[in-house]
Amino acid sequence: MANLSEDNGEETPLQVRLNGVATFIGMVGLSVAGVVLGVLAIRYFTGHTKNPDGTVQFRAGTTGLKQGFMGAIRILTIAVTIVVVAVPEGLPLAVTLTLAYSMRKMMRDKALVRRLSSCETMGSATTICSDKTGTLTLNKMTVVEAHFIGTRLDPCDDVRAISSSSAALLIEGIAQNTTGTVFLPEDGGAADVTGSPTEKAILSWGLKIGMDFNDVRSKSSVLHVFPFNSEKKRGGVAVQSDTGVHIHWKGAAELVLSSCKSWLSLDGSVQPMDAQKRNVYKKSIEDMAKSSLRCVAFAYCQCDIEKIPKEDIADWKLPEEDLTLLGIVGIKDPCRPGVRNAVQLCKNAGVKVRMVTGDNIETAKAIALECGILDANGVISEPFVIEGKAFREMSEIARGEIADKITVMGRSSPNDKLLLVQALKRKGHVVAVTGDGTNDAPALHEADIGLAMGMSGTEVAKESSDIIILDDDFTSVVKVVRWGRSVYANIQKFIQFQLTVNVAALVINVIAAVSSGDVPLNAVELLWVNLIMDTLGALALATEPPTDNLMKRQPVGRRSHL
Ligand SMILES: Nc1ncnc2c1ncn2[C@@H]1O[C@H](COP(=O)(O)OP(=O)(O)OP(=O)(O)O)[C@@H](O)[C@H]1O
Ligand SMILES: [Ca+2]
Repeated sequence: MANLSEDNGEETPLQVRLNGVATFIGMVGLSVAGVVLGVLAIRYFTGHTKNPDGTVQFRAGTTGLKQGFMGAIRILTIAVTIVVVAVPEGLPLAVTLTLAYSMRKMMRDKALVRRLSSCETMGSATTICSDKTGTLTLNKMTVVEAHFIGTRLDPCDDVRAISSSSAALLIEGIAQNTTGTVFLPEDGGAADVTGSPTEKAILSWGLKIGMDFNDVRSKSSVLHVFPFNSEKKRGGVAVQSDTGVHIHWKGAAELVLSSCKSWLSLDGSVQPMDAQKRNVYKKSIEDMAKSSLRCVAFAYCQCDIEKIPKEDIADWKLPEEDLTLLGIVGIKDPCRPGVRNAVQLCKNAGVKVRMVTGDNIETAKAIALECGILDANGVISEPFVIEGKAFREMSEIARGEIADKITVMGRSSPNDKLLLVQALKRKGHVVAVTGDGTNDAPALHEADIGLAMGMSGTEVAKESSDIIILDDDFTSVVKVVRWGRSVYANIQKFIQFQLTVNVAALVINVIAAVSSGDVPLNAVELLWVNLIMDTLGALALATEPPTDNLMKRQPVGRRSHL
């Protein structure tokens, strides 16, 4: 959290541009007013300004002080009016109107805008860093493969080959080491499984291999829990039963595998993990990941009762090395239909989509290929595809150099997402980030536009976001880009319109002032023109709906001018 840049009321790209425009117009208005003031004053005081009846207005020596003063005031009024006409007072009105209008319309496209100006910022986005689970995929997970002792269970819920003692250990791990629950209706209907999608998939699989959730949970008692977190990518629990104390771990397969020193064989005996066996497991993880499965491994170890702290059990650090591998499951999470098209739309619009996920790099690659983020014919190697760890360990300069190229980042920790966003911003990108988990909050906060998922998103993620995507779909993210661009285009049109009117009014006034010493439209008339043009113009131009053409242009980014 210390790395987060402070919220210092940073201005959006639009605000910066509008400030520029306003200053420019103000300067032009002021100088024109100055010129007119000068010309009129010189003409007046040198006796070149005449009344309609042909008499000279000001004659040095003859004209009274009061009359001269009134003449000067009249000239000043004209100059001030010119400034008023030049300044586009309607601009804030137009901006707010168009933002508010599109915000209402965006609700229909399943995007809830929390910060008004973010609509427009999204229009200038040059890159979208999306997480995978739930945004690009459906977040509907099922276990489709299971590997034990390097052999694949076929079908994945057929555990007849496994001895009952091994199966019992696995089932204990599934039932106790979970944040989900299983509710069995009394009338014997289908079991109701709750929890995060990953947990649900694993529990449902557990039921299929014969787990009796309540029975298993009543047989042992939980001593201590280490909840799953995205940093460590594993969760553990210590349970005590008649057979002693077991520490169960469940988490990212290759990480859990690397802390295993042995494996549980089919007959229930513990065998040391030699290099060959390790490679067999590694190979099966790789194969599953390559077919876009999320891999979760189960491991456990025995713990001596004496080693358990009597007091301060809350601070107990569960032993996490020297584990015995129980098995690995592969969980399928299909791509959302329509994501491929949405990604293509972004590509056409010059917005680069990047995937930053906590999942295995191979899984990430497979999904990225499936939804078109990676091109099958393109280069699929570092630095385009990178692991969070490799990125994290680089120097800040090196990170900045490769940030632009990174298309897929796998096994990223929450902080890696943040580092990537910061690096991209430094490169001048306008960065949009999508995320659902608490782990995404820092990146959501840091991004120019944070998009949180409405259904699967946690409160923390939503709190840190600017826009909430109500249906969690990447397609809606692209619609937000479309609306953002329309806001930008509408503001552009309004400024164009204003400038035409203002420049015309200014030019006429200057020419008239120089040639005749008077202006054709007096102060009140000018203000009327201003009032009607500004408000009605704003109303008309602010409510223009987006067109498809908007998505064929390149993004405007942070630096280009209005
Ligand atoms: N409940 C869980 N228990 C154990 N391991 C899990 C659990 N959920 C996820 N994992 C493991 O952690 C990895 C991903 O963790 P993480 O939470 O960082 O990513 P994510 O937020 O789910 O993915 P994404 O960033 O794409 O949305 C998975 O690959 C999986 O192996
Ligand atoms: Ca996530």
